Amino acid sequence: MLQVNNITFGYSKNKIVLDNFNFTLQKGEHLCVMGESGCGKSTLLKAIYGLLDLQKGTIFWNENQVLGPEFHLVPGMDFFKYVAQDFDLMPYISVSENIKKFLSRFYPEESEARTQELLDVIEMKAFENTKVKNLSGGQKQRVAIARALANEPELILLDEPFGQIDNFKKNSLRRRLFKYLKDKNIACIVATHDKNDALSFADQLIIIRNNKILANNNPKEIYNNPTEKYIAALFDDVNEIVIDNKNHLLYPHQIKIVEKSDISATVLNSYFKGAYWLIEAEVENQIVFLNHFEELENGKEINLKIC
Ligand SMILES: Nc1ncnc2c1ncn2[C@@H]1O[C@H](COP(=O)(O)OP(=O)(O)OP(=O)(O)O)[C@@H](O)[C@H]1O
Repeated sequence: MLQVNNITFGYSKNKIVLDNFNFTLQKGEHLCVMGESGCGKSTLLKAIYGLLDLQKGTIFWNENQVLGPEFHLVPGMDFFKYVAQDFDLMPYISVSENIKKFLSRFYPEESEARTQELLDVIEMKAFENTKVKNLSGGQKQRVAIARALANEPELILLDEPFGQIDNFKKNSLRRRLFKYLKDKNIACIVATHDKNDALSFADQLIIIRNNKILANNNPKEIYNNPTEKYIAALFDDVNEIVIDNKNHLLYPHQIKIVEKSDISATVLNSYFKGAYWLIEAEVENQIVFLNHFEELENGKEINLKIC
């Protein structure tokens, strides 16, 4: 189990980035960390991996304390793997050689089988003999993930793991990778801007704002009951509106157009979203966004219902 006990860290004394963070993660569980750019997601991953000397607090993996560079010649903990945003691969050797570097040379058959297994997880079999310097950013990102898994870690830390990968590949890679980690009971912490990493694959979600943990719960609970606009806005467009003196925090799919209701609105714009249209409308001098199956004419009067 990972125990993060009241840790505080800043790159300088008067600018705290992680303010009194406190949480646990069980073996094999997946945690997503979300929050606006610069809120401290990468810094949290670095602290957990042992790349930073904390100002306060402790981090434990079972009975082992994670200690920072002050205590280690080579920073980083053996039982963790960390895939940073800059990958750190060896450019002049092939994809499979990059993975094999982390496997034992004394068992070449096992090493080859494991490399093939990981090439399959990252869907890079066709590139096994390609030099890393000739890969795209997204392909390098996938090799970095495979390399981190070569020597099975107990916990893998992934910083924006699919940030450079196109949507088509991203979805299938995400499914393969998270299933692989679950099958092998490898715990995982993902820093991400992508709600899909959290909603479909995480057991636990932490939201950071202003250097503090704002929410820590299962993703469904956080999505369904956002306590503030900052949280809801990480998942979708969000409406914060007052109707009949009552405050509402609503996702666009929670507002429907009906024949008759007490809430009348005027259409301002329709945005094509593929499977639906996002309608921008005005209600009592407030702007609302709602999902609808067809485009509407600007200026059209509509009636709304909150679901
Ligand atoms: N090496 C560093 N030295 C000084 N300040 C840093 C350093 N790395 C990050 N920071 C600062 O710490 C804060 C948190 O940065 P961090 O990279 O952890 O944010 P993040 O949430 O991962 O952002 P993003 O989503 O944009 O990747 C930012 O204000 C950043 O400028």
